[in-house]
Amino acid sequence: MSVLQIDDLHTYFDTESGTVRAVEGIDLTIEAGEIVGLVGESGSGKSVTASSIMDLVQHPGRIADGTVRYDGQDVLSLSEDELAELRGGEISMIFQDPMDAFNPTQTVGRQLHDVLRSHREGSVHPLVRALGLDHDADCKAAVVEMLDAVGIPNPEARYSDYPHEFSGGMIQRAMVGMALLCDPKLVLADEPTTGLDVSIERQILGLFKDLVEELDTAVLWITHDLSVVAKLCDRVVVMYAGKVMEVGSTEAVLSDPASPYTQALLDSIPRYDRPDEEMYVMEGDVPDPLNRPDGCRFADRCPEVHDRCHDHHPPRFDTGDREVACYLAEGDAE
Ligand SMILES: Nc1ncnc2c1ncn2[C@@H]1O[C@H](COP(=O)(O)OP(=O)(O)OP(=O)(O)O)[C@@H](O)[C@H]1O
Ligand code: NI
Repeated sequence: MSVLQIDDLHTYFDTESGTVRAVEGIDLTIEAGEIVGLVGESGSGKSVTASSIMDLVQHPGRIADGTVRYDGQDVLSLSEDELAELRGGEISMIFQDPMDAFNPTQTVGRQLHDVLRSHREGSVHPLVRALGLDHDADCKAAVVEMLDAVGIPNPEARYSDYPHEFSGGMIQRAMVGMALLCDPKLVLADEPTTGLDVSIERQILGLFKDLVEELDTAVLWITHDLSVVAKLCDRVVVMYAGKVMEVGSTEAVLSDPASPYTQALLDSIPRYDRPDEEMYVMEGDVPDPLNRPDGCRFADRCPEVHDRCHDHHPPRFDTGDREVACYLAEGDAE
C-alpha cells in the first residue's frame, strides 16, 4: 500500500470574480521511503495540492472532487480530531517561513519538547523509544539529540534559545528536526529552503536526505528549483496550471524530458558551466486561473504546438519509464 495516494484531485476557490481551478484532476502516489519532488512555476497549484492532502484548504477553497488516501485511510472523510492527530505526528510539514512553525514567545527546545509529548501515543522516533518517554528529562535528551542530528552546534545551550536567536539556516534546521522528531511516515515540505544561501541549502538538503533515508520516511518536496529536485528526489511530478504534465524518475525526466513544458523549465535554468550561452526565457505567462484554455494548458506557450492541442488537454500517456500529458508522447505510449 502506498503511503500517499491522490486520485483525480480537484481543488477550487470560489472567488468574487469566479471559480479559480487551482488543481484540476491530479493523481500522485508516494511509496514508503520515497522522496517525490513537485515542481512547476508560481501559481501552478503546488501549495494548494499540499494543503489539500492535509485537508487544510481554507474558505473560499474547497476540494471539489477526488480522493486522498494516507496509509489506506480516506483523509478527506476524517474528523477534525483524527486529522489533528495525524498532523504533526504521522504526517508533518515543513514550510518556507520557519516563523509559521515556531511560536516566537517560547524557546525552540520547549516547542520541540511539546511536539514530542503531544504525539507520544503515535509512532515515536526510535531514539525516543529507546530513551523512554516517562520523564521530561528524557524528552529533553531526545530533543537535544535531534538538534544535534540536524547539525546545530551546542544543542544543549541552543535548547533554551528563542527562535529569533537562531540564524536563518539554523532555525530552518530546527524546523527539519521538529518535522522528523516523531518519526513521521510522510513529510510535506513546501519550498523550505527557498531564499537560503546556496551552500546552506545544500547542507540542509544533504542532511535531510540522510535522515529520511535512515527513518524510511516518504516525502513530498515542493520546489520551483529543478536543481533541488536533482539533488534530493527519486521521482518528480511536473505541474503546470493545475495539471500534471509529466511524472517519472528524476533521472529519466531531467536527462530526457518528454513534455515540452519540462524541456522549457530545464532550458530556463542558468548554466554556470556555460555562462556565455544565452539563457532561454519562456515566453508568456501561466494562464489566468479564471480563464484557462480548454486544450492543453501549455499550448499558448509551447514551441511544438499542434492544432489539436487547442481542443482537449491531452490524457496522460504511459511510455514505460514515465507518464506524459502531451500528444507528442502518444506514439511512444505502451
Ligand atoms: N485563497 C485563495 N483564493 C483564491 N485563489 C487562490 C487562493 N489560494 C490559492 N489560489 C490560487 O490557486 C492557484 C495555485 O496556487 P498555489 O499557491 O498552489 O501555487 P504554487 O504552485 O504553490 O505557486 P508558488 O510557487 O508561487 O508558491 C493560484 O492561481 C492561486 O492564485
Ligand atoms: Ni506555493
